[in-house]
Amino acid sequence: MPAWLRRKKAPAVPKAEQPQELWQDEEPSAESAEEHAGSPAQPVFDQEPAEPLLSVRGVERSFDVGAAKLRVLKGIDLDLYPRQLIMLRGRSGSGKTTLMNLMGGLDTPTKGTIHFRGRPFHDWNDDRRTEVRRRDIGFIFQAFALMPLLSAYENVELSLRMAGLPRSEWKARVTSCLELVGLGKRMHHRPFELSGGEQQRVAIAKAIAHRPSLLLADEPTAELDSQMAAQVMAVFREIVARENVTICMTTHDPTILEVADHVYEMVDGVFVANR
Ligand SMILES: Nc1ncnc2c1ncn2[C@@H]1O[C@H](COP(=O)(O)OP(=O)(O)OP(=O)(O)O)[C@@H](O)[C@H]1O
Repeated sequence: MPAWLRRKKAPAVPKAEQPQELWQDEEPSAESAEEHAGSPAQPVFDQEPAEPLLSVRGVERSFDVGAAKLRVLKGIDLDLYPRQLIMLRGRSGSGKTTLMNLMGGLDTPTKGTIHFRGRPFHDWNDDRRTEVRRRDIGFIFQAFALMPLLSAYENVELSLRMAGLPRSEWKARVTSCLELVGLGKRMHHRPFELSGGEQQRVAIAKAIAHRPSLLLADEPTAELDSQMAAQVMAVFREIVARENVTICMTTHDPTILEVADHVYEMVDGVFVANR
């Protein structure tokens, strides 16, 4: 684990400590950093506010499999606060994705409550949850989910279009997001012209473009080699520091756990430890 990648208070990855090769051909620009640091749209919390961003209480989720009931989550409690990087760790089948789907409002629990910024996701219908999701939650998946015929720029722009942001804001926001993930010079490349790590960074830019307060990432480094995974984790720390986002991600990779503010270990649908 390189020293520059270890967990720190914001800014978690100080520029001076980042090795030059972090971005193979470029670094996020100084202007971009200043723009992010000074923007009134990105308030900075000096202390953890009392109210969690997301609160999960006594959550259970079962699925009907033929005549049987499969109990996947068996009583989960979890609070996510603003500006945290949280990891869920556990073996395949332990229930991580099932929990992420519930946190992102893609599914509802069989039992228990989920409040996202005070809104009762467990009670709301899909339309209401979708509306909140569209505005305030971003998703990143293992496979990068980019449109293959669109450039990096157009892929990020598409997410702003879908989020309903005014057209006049698109160019500045797309550019600053791609610079933030170190792809300012590759904006007009299409996915097949980018490496796996670069494609994942486009997916990150796309997921944060509409300024969500929660970013959910399911195994975002699973398809990447260790150097690319480290780049993605550095981008995550940078985003938490600059964009006022909480990131919750699942992983199998023990080498990246030190980057997290908290790690929750899941075994068979319950948390067995956290640090
Ligand atoms: N819709 C569903 N219907 C039936 N079973 C399901 C459904 N969704 C998940 N499961 C089951 O729930 C269990 C947990 O799945 P989940 O995808 O949450 O695990 P995971 O920890 O994310 O695993 P992985 O690391 O492999 O992605 C698995 O046994 C899975 O087959």
